[in-house]
Amino acid sequence: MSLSLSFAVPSRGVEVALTVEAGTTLALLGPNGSGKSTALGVAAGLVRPAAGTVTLDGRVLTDVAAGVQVPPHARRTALLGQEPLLFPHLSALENVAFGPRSTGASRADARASAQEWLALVGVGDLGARRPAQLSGGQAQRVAVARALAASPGLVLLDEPMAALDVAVQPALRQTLRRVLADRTAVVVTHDPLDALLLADRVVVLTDGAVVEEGASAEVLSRPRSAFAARLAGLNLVTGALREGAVEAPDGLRVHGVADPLPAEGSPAVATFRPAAVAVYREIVEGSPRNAFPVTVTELEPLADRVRVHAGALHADVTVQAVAALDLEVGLPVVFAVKATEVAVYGL
Ligand SMILES: Nc1ncnc2c1ncn2[C@@H]1O[C@H](COP(=O)(O)OP(=O)(O)OP(=O)(O)O)[C@@H](O)[C@H]1O
Repeated sequence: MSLSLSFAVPSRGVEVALTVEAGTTLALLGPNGSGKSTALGVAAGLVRPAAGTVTLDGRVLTDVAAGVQVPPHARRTALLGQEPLLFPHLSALENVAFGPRSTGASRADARASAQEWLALVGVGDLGARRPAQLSGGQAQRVAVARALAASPGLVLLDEPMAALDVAVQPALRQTLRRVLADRTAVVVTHDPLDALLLADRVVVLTDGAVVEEGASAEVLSRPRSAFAARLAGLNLVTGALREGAVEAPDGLRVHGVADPLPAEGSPAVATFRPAAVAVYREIVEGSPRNAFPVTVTELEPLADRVRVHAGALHADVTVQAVAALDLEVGLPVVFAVKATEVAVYGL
C-alpha cells in the first residue's frame, strides 16, 4: 500500500511531506529533535497534526480540513518502537496471536499463524516463554512477529535496534530486511547501514523539514545535506559482486567479509570506516590489502585527526601522518584497507 503524508505540527516546529511507494521501505534520518518520531506518530494516528492529510492506498486516515482522524487501531498500521512492548502476562505465542485473534481469526488459526510468524523471525522455539524470559533481541523479534501477524498495510519502525546490543543487531537487521521486503514501511534510524540495507529510499529531516531525499545508496554515497554527510562517515562502494569482490561501475574492486556472500553478479555494497584506511604514497607490494590508487581532493580537519577525501572515499589519519606524507590536494596516493575491515552486503 502506498503512503502519502503531508502535515504540519507547528507546536513542534515540524512540517513534512513525503510519500512511500507501495511495497518499498523509506528510511527517515535526521538529528535529534528533527521531527522523525513526530512523522511516525502522525502516520500512526498518535499525533494529531494542525493541518494536513495522511492517506494509505488512497484511504484517508487523516484529513484535518475535513475533520477525519481514523484512530490508531483502525489504520492498519503497525508501530514498532525501540522497546518491545509485549503483554507481560502472555506467552510469546499468545502475544503474536493477539492481532489475528482481535481481527476475528479462530483461536486455532491465530495460534497457527502466530507460530509461523515466530519461526519466520527466528524464535519459533520460544513461543511458550513470557516476555520476562526473553533476551532483548528475542523480545524484539517477538514484537516484529506480533506487528506483522496483524497484516498491517504499513509498518512503522522507530529505531528498532537502538536498544539492542551491537552484537545482536546484524542478525535482527537481516531478519527485518527479509520481512520488510515487499512491504510498505518507514524506519527511523541513526544508522546508515539500516538505511542502506533496509530502505529503498531515504528522507533526511532537519529542524522539522525535509532537506534531502533520494535512493538510499545515492544519498549515502553522495550526501548533500550536512547531516547525511556526517551520517555517511562510512566509506561506501556500491556495485555488483564479481569474483568475490564488490566491483564498482568505475572498475574499483573491494574485497571484504560477507555473511552471506551475495550471489555472483548481484548488487552489493562494501562499507568500511575511514579510520580503517591507511594512506601511502605508493602501492605496498605483496600486502594482502585492498589498495586503491586515488587522488586527494580535500583535507578536512576533524577534532583530533584529518579526514583525507579522495572523491567518494575518505580516510581518517593523524595530523602527523598528513605532515609525514606531505599530503595535499591533487596528490596521487594509495588508500589501503584490510579485507577484514570491510563488510560486504547484498543489496
Ligand atoms: N510530546 C511532545 N510534545 C511537545 N513537543 C514534542 C513532543 N515530542 C517531541 N516534541 C518536539 O518536537 C520536535 C520534534 O521531535 P521528534 O521527537 O519528532 O524528533 P526526532 O527526530 O524523532 O528526535 P529523536 O531522534 O531525538 O527521537 C522537537 O523539537 C521536540 O522537542
